[in-house]
Amino acid sequence: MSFDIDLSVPRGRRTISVRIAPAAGITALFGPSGIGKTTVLDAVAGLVRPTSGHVRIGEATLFDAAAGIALPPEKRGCGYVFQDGRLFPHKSVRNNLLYGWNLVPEDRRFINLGEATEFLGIGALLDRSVRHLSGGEAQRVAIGRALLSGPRALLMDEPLSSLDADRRDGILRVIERIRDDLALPILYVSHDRAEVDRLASQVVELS
Ligand SMILES: Nc1ncnc2c1ncn2[C@@H]1O[C@H](COP(=O)(O)OP(=O)(O)OP(=O)(O)O)[C@@H](O)[C@H]1O
Repeated sequence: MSFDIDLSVPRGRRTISVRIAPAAGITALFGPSGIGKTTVLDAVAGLVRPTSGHVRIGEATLFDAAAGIALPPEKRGCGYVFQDGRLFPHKSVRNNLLYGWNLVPEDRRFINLGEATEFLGIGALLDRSVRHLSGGEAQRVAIGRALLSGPRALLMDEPLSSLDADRRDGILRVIERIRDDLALPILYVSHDRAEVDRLASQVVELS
């Protein structure tokens, strides 16, 4: 499964356009601040509406302007991982992880709570409040919450940018395992060339 994207989104006075051809593994969206990388992720997730084009993941059409298709965000199956985690602050780690799991139909789930916590090394954190997690722990929980929602694909918006060098490497290894062991397509936003070169099989440069 992979992304097949061709879209244009108006933003202020500009129009952000991108074409992403299907490719296995991780596709990186690369470019300077303000160029429109997050806007593209938001359009794939269904949070902003393109004026033209299409968004497909494998056989599934999430958006097709010509055919009048625009699935709502909750039907798109996109696990979104933000720069700053954006965990639910009033819920425990366990309840953050189970949020999407409880909402998604059973046949879409491919990993359970025990498998996800082992995969991410966060089993000891389950009963903690997310308010007291380190940046690296919070990002692992955010990735776990996304995986447990049974996504078709992950959208990752600079998931390493708020972490120090040691923590970055740990999360990079997690992302590599999602790519290699779970074979989930990932659209990965970064403005760090070394990160992109390490992770991505396709780099799409926005300009
Ligand atoms: N809600 C909005 N309405 C109008 N313009 C917006 C909105 N959100 C962002 N923009 C503008 O759209 C452009 C693209 O923003 P976007 O956040 O997608 O860029 P980015 O490449 O992800 O930047 P960064 O690397 O700094 O996160 C910017 O010029 C921004 O100011």
